[in-house]
Amino acid sequence: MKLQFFKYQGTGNDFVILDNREGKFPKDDTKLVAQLCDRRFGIGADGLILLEKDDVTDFRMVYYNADGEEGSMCGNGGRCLVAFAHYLGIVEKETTFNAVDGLHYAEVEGDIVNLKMVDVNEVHEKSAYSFLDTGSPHHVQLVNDLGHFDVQKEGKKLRYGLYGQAGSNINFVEQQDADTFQVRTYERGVEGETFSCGTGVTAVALAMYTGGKTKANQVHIHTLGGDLTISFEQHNGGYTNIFLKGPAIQVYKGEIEC
Ligand SMILES: N[C@@H](CCC[C@H](N)C(=O)O)C(=O)O
Repeated sequence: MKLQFFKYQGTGNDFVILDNREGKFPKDDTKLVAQLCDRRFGIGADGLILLEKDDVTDFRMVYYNADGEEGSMCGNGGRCLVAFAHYLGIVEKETTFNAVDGLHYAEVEGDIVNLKMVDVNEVHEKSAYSFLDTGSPHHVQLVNDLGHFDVQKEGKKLRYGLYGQAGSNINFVEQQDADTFQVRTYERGVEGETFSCGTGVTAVALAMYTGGKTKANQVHIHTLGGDLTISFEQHNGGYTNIFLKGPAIQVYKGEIEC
């Protein structure tokens, strides 16, 4: 079988994207998805995304982690899929699409995609960390000297040790100034550090606001792969109108025999 694919990246979180509006992709083939995402034996990516037809909205997003299993929401992947839908001419400046966690509105301006995330009703605060779900589960923990921190070792330990087989994504954070944070993320399903995680940096912004580390409702995050901005409104302990904004870029397109 020959597959036409597109490669996108959003702040270095990279994805194989396929136009599956005809429904021909073998969606249950976990091995195939993992092989396409493999950096040595395939195209190489943190995840694979299908763009599919949807009855109600402009399109449907189906997201797989690099291990080949269907994942929960991917914020950077969602932004990249909006850029792809724009490239295909399915959407112009605004869109609403369906994803595993519900409907998402987004705006496109050049290479920048501003994606509305699901509302967040609770942030669980523990003494050493916070836990919240921004479409995907996220552990958020402040550390010193993030540049030299062993994200792979400590992330893996927490992902399995604290959250069991279901696991969580693990974000390590260092504050830079009143409204700016640096973040490095260990991603469940990739089982390693990625250059950026959209639902992760969203979780960090909300956790830092909840914990009083910032008073800003527009938070800037530096990741290994670039910068993202999160804006939100707080109402009675919950968060609404949460937007994740940053670049979403087509890297190349190609064809693969599989
Ligand atoms: N990279 C993603 C998060 C993807 C979901 C995750 N790995 C999971 O299934 O837990 C993002 O940008 O949000």
